[in-house]
Amino acid sequence: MYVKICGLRTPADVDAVRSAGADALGVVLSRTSVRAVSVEHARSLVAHAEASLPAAGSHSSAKPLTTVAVVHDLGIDEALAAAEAIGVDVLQLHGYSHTDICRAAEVEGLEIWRATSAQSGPTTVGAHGEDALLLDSSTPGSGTTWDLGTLDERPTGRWLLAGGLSPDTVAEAIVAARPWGVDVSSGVEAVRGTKDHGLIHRFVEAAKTPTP
Ligand SMILES: O=C(O)c1ccccc1NCC(=O)[C@H](O)[C@H](O)COP(=O)(O)O
Repeated sequence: MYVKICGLRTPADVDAVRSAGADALGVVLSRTSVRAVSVEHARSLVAHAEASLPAAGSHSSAKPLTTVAVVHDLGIDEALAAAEAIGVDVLQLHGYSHTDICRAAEVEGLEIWRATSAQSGPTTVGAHGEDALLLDSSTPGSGTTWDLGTLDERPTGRWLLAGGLSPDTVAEAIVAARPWGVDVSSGVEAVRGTKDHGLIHRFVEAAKTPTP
């Protein structure tokens, strides 16, 4: 199971995500988010993620973390410029138009993840040319759960389940939804906006433990 931990703000958060064995980290550029970081700060976190990899030839099993910039209230040009300046692998777009997503998808060397809710849709992977789909609650980053039963059809392919997941609920959610990956923010925070490293470890372990 592919696991993304979103809303990181410190180098120690990056270290916790890596040591827990997650696959991807997210930095939030939204102006209104409690987890918002500047482009410069996001760049330093991504640089830290890259620098903390073991040297080539070492016997460590640490793997590169996929880095994701999350945007929802920047214009598409600003979002693309930020992704390039930070040097992320993925741009995660919340609430962008079909036209904006198609445009972003044409940028070489940058993956696009389209975030949407069951109500907003479309819930098919690649419907707007994106590389992956993130199905979330209608209030991203709020820790709100949503009912899988509201989906007309469960997506197939590269799609991530998000919205109110926690170390205690993620295994059951995986069994119910059978996503390609999971994404969490609030559920690995003891204080809103501040990551709890113990909860990150518990979440990754629960998500990656094989389920029947
Ligand atoms: O995290 C935020 O504050 C945020 C703000 C605006 C747009 C997106 C945001 N987060 C996107 C994510 O990828 C979250 O991890 C995802 O929405 C799940 O959040 P949560 O329900 O808190 O686990």
